[in-house]
Amino acid sequence: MGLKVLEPNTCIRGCCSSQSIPLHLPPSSYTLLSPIARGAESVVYEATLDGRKVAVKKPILSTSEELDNFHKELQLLCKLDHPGLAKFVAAHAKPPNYMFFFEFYESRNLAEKLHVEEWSPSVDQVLMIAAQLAKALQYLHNRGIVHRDVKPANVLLDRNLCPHLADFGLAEYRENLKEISLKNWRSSGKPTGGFHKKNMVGTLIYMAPEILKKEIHSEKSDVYSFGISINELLTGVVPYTDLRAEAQAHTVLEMNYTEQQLTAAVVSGGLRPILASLELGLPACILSLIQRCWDGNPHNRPSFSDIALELDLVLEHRKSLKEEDLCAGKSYVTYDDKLINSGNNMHTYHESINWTAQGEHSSKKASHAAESDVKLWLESANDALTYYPVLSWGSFATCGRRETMEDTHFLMPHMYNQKEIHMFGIFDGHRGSAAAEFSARALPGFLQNLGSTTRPTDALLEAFIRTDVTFRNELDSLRKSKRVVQKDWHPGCTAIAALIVRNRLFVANAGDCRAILCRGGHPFALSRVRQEFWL
Ligand SMILES: Nc1ncnc2c1ncn2[C@@H]1O[C@H](COP(=O)(O)OP(=O)(O)OP(=O)(O)O)[C@@H](O)[C@H]1O
Ligand SMILES: [Mn+2]
Repeated sequence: MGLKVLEPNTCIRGCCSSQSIPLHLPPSSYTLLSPIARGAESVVYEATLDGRKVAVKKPILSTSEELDNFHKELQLLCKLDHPGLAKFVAAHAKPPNYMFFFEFYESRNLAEKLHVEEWSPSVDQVLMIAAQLAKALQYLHNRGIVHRDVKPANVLLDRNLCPHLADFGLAEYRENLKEISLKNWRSSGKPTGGFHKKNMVGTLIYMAPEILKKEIHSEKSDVYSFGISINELLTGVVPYTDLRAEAQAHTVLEMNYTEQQLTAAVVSGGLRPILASLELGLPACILSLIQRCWDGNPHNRPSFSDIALELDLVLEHRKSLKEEDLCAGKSYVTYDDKLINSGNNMHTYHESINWTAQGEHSSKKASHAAESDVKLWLESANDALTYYPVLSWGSFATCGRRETMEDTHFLMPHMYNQKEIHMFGIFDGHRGSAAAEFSARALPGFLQNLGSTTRPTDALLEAFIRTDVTFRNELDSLRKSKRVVQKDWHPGCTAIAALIVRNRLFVANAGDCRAILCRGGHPFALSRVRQEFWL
């Protein structure tokens, strides 16, 4: 903005300096107008600087520690320059006035925008804000800086509603965090100083469990707060309330929970705000992203470079959809599938589960008989017929108009080394290929286990049921441990299996997979459809 830098451009102590940002200003260059916010530690004014509208943050400095903090914040601000951060334009770092000058952001902070103005951003606006903030935080983290106060009230919106992260009052270099956390939590066991003043009321709801447990902050604590904030942006609901009350009423003290109860529930009970709903037309991967961000274990949270990458992919995809003028609602699902399958460059979007191996493992685990006894079926087979089939087999699969193949099959001629026993199966996957992949291995495994005790018909029935039950159990435990994203919570499949024991053919099916026998050019249906038995 063409401000003159007066030499020497340092603070009074000489510890802060900058090439381009003036650190002391002639009194005639600025005028403080009305206060816009009074925080615990500072007053923010609307002001003019060389005729231009700015925001001035004037910290309340009553102790030498607070003065030290001013210099610390100033040193930090001099080093930062990113479009996603509130732009620091000047400072006055000499007594009696200590002030930070920032570009003025006219569309309020995000908390006021949401809860006072009751702004409902579109999905694209949320994605844009999330992506921009993630990049700003990625920038900070890359420089070893942890913000420690990420929340909607510290996100300022410009006239285009682009976000700018503000308030570096609590920011720290990663390497100092241990010492600072210890200092803060020492003595009474309560945080002291600015940290206490600033955090124990309004910000508690954005604090990661490790901070509430008085463990050490890390950059992953910012990821947690980011997840909570983005969910708030999507739902329009202040965390842990279902009210859209006035902005000032948003403290934990005014909620049903006391501070202690809330802390305990977040830390031990895994309590989180109510997740935004898919009905908003959101891409499902955003919900999974939020959940990963607020995971109780900091190690499971993604980094901001992962987050920025994922959000950019989502935005890019939505842009291309718009260009293609496709129905957006329909396409989200396709997008998520793509995201899951595009393993390259993408950091684990969700743990990739090898359902085929899982199916094999589950059926083996259930096996008690060391050796297959399916040959018992041959002993009980009726040999009165002298017909012996000559077998040939093959397979062809196509996924039709789908982007990914969800069907599987198996061919097991001479099953388990029995010359006269053969088995074939087809599984038509629904809502993903998980159930089909699992069943293609589990079903023949279970069938083999049943060979010694059960007739082929009963064994088939029982193997279908065991496959179904085992898959459901596996899926349940994965859901509980959040290892599958919500979108993948309901996979299923229909199935058909043909078992040939010497000269007899047994066919079993679940759902609408069909087997047709062709005799003399005529089709004979070997399966019936009972819809209620579909997986
Ligand atoms: N550059 C700016 N443009 C417009 N408004 C601003 C600007 N900077 C701050 N504000 C307003 O002042 C409020 C407080 O600013 P900031 O968070 O930097 O100060 P603080 O004293 O640390 O506040 P708190 O203690 O409440 O977190 C912001 O929420 C915003 O409403
Ligand atoms: Mn603030």
